[in-house]
Formats: sequence, structure tokens, C-alpha cells
Amino acid sequence: MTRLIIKGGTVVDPVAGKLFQADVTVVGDRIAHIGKAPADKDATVVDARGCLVLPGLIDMHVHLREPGYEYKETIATGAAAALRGGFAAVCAMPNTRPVCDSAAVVGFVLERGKAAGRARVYPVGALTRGSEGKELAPLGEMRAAGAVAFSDDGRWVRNGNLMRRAMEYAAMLGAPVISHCEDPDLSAGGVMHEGVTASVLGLRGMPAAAEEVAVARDIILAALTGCHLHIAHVSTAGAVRLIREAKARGVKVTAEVTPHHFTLTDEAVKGYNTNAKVNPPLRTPADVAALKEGLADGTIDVIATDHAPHAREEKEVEFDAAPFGMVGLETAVGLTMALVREGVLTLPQLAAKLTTNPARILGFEGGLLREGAPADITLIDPELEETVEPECFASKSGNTPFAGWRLKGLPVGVVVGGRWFAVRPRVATGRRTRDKK
Ligand SMILES: NC(=O)N[C@@H](CC(=O)O)C(=O)O
Ligand SMILES: [Zn+2]
Ligand SMILES: [Zn+2]
Repeated sequence: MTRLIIKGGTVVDPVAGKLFQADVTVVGDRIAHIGKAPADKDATVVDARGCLVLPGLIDMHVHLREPGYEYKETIATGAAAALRGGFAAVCAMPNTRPVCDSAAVVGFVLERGKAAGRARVYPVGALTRGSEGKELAPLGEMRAAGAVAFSDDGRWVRNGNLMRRAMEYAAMLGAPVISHCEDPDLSAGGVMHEGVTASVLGLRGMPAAAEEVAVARDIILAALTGCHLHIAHVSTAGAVRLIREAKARGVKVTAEVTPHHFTLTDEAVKGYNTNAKVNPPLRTPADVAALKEGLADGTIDVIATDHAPHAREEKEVEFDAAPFGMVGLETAVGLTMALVREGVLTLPQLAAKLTTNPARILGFEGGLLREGAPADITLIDPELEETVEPECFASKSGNTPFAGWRLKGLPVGVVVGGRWFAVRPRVATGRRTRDKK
């Protein structure tokens, strides 16, 4: 069996909440040993001095666009973008064409993910047929085919009774329901956060209340059904408060926040920047502060990118006509490492939100560096800096508001099931680095 030694790095343990120096030895697709590695001249050795060694990062919210929108992204390019971003695994949302609402599409996504041979790809099945919110999708057959969660992401299930039934069914299947919390009546016609900046720009707003009303209903239904509810892309202070209260009452609710929502405010839209058009919209400084508080105190369990690739032609239109969404896989680690330097998160907390917590929510074996665990590992160089150049992305799309930003703390390599992928040379550069084909 192949042997790989990650040598001389600083292991970040999200469970024990500590850092320690150790080599990590991988045999085949499992972690064989953590501690000083004996000399082994047949093993592949990765020099990890100066690097942080984390469990393989998991992004539980991405849009890979295949089947149906391969001009924006494919499962292969998305899985390559994931690796370049430091992720060993991603969960693909079902808003493809056709929607992932059957065992056949679930099977297709799994197969394409395996064929790509990069980051692991896990399918999320739709809650309702075609995500149209009219009738339940066949959750049981999708679960059996390998769906790890259910969601109509992109839309909220407006019919409360249908959502109740979907949650009862998902609870029976032991799968979480991921909710895109947005009351479409309250946000109708809006293209950015409702507030001063929208007024100045003359753009139609989406009020924080559109998100909070939806979060409140779904928490009430989670309490009623006992279903594990996971709130996608939380963006408002009020939503954080509702989730904190629900957790205190023992409701089975977890939540995620994206790097763009904890980094930017609605002012990023100024100049009618369509790359800052996203749903939910970028909010106010007070909301950003509340998201950071939620991350720090554990209300927000997960950092997920909501990687939403769109083609250049689609974004190079009038603001009102542009689609919502931005890519996130290749900027997430750099933006999240800034939270550690800011004192918002410790490194073990960062690791928990990018590995252990998503793994626990999804029932994965990963998310831990333990002898015997699957060999999914991410190496981050906390000193490495790079300027964001969308032309260098492995993703097919470059719709990011972070172009030109200088990021510090970047992934240099990822191990997926025992296979090593170098994703960046360890010198500062903005040039493209390709992982081996
Ligand atoms: N986040 C977005 O603005 N867009 C997502 C849909 C979604 O996550 O709601 C997309 O699929 O493009
Ligand atoms: Zn969404
Ligand atoms: Zn999404």
C-alpha cells in the first residue's frame, strides 16, 4: 500500500481544541499514525514545516451546475476548484437542470464526482419535485442512492404544510433539511439589501425580515417534527438571534455563514457591481458583527461558500438583470484565516467550522485527524499570500467581488482518500498552479 508522510507540520485538533507538532502518516486511504514518523525511504514525504495540518476541509454548500449549466461549471471543474481552495469534499446543491430530485440524478452526480477524481462530491437531493414547492420529491429513493441532505436551495419551501411533511420524512431517513430562508413575498423584486445603500443606488431592496420570517417558521417546524434543520447562508443579526434562542431551547437546528457575508457589506454593491449581487444579499456592518459573534459563540456551526458560478456574459448586464451568486471555493480559506488574525476565531474553531461540524451534521466519517480515520487532510500555510486573480481560478467562472484582494493564509495541499494534491507552490505568487492530471 502507498505510504505518505506529512512531515513537521502543526496539527490543528478541532475536538481537543489544541495545536501540536506531529507527523501524519497515511497508509492506503487511512491515517495510520500521528506522531513522529519512523524513517521510511519508500514513502512520499511532504514537507509541512510552517504549515497547519487540518482534517480535510468540507464545503457543505456549493453549486456545481452539472447537469444542465455546464457553461458555468462542471462537476469536474468544480471539484478542481474545491481542491485549489483546500477542500477535500463538497456537497452539491440540487438546482441543476434537471433538478436533482431523483435517484437517477443523485447517482449521476456521485458518478461524475468519482470520475473527476479530485475533491469528493456528495449530492444534496431536492425536497420537492423540480424544487417547485408543489409536491414532495422521492426522498427515500434519493437517500438510498446516496443523497446526504435535502434542500430546495435557491428557493424557500413557501407552503408550510409541505415543509412539515418533508421534514417528517427527512427525519425518518436521518437526513438534515437545509433551508434557503427567504420569504419570496417579502423579498419580491429586490436585488440587494433593503437599506440606505439601496436607496442611494435606486435599487429595489430585500429586507432582513424576509430572511428572519422564514428562519422563524422553519425553526418552529423543526421543533414540531424533530427534524434536523440546517439554515443555509445566514446573513442577518435577527436570524442569528433566532437560531441562538432555538438552540438554547434544544431545537435541532444548525447554521452556516459564507465568507462573503462575514467579510463584505452592502456597500460592495456600489458602482452597480454585479459580482456583489448575491442571495441572500450582503447586509450591514451590524449584521456582519452579529455573524462574527455567532461564529465565535457557536451559534453558527459551519462556514460554507455557497459557491455559485455564473458566466461572464450573464454578469455583464444591468444590475437588475444579473443572476444572484458568486464563486467562493478559491477564496474561502484566505478570507476565513483573516478571522483568526482578527481574533474572532481560534484555529481549532476555524477547523471545527470547516471540517468537524459539517461532518457531524452530514453524518460523515471525516472531519477528524485520528488514527484509523479516512485520510482526508488539508495543509494551510498561514504566511502565504496571494492576490486574487479570477483568471487563475480552476473554476470555469470568475464572478467574485474579491478580485485584486490580497489574501493571507492559503491552502498548499490536500490529501483526499490518501492521494496527495499539491495546490500551491510555497512561495508568494499569483500565477496559476495546476495539480497533477
Ligand atoms: N446564492 C445565490 O445567490 N445563488 C445560488 C442559489 C442560492 O444559493 O440560493 C445559485 O444557485 O446561483
Ligand atoms: Zn440559497
Ligand atoms: Zn446556494
